[in-house]
Amino acid sequence: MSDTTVEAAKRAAAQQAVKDHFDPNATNVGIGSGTTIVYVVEAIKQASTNPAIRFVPTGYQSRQVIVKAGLTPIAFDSLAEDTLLDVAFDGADEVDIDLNCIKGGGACLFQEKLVAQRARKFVCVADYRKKQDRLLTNWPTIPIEVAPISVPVVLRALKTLGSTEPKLRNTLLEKSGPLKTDQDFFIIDAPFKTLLVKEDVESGKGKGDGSDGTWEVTQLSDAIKSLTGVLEVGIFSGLNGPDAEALRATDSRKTVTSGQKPIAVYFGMADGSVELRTAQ
Ligand SMILES: O=C(CO)[C@H](O)[C@H](O)COP(=O)(O)O
Repeated sequence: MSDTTVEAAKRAAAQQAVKDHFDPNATNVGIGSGTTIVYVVEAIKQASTNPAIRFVPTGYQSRQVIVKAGLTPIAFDSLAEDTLLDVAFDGADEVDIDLNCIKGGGACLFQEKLVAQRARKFVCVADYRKKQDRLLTNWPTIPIEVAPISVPVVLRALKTLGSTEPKLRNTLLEKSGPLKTDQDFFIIDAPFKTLLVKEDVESGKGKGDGSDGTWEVTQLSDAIKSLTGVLEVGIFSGLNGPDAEALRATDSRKTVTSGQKPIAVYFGMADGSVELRTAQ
């Protein structure tokens, strides 16, 4: 497919997502990172009627997109403690049938997770290449943000978890060394076998806890997150937003933890249509 097909797909998905989920009177909106989000900002700019609207970026690139569009950025940590974002939009590197996502292709996963969890609703926008049944089908690796000093121990631990060749991500100009995130941390890209969804574990396709070489999405995310030196994992899984709030309210055993899954993902397709996946 040509570049123009992919760009047209991103724009179509962004326009539909904004039409469905952006309230023109919104006050605080989260803006993710990457190339697709540019089309979301373009559509929001056309739709917004609130001159006081503020946009919370997920990193340097995201902030530049907001500023270039003539909109007003506000730092995540200047939001009042009890203020939620009306909505947050972001791209994704891959999305599975349960709406679990891989993110971090642009190395912004930590702030993207903060913003996704702070939103009343988190909506993803992507082109058809990202739409898969299982994670690690087309996208090859899990991005992981780590403290620079911890790189050797995290690489070793990832191999123990079953990642064959985890690698430190370099800048495009290899001789400039490792890529630094907005937190001045490094990114490790870790390949694993294609991940299972919960239903696969229930139907016996694999244990999903790594013991038989298979990993279920959230179990792998938790295992990586528990490694010393890891700031954040580029797996967005688990209930988020009002669904999670409603469940937590009735969950006396407190087993419903806070996740980061989007409530909806809009895929721009190669034929110009837009496909929607929503939380079941
Ligand atoms: O997670 C991200 C950055 O960390 C991006 O949202 C993801 O890489 C998708 O980017 P694009 O819209 O350019 O395909």
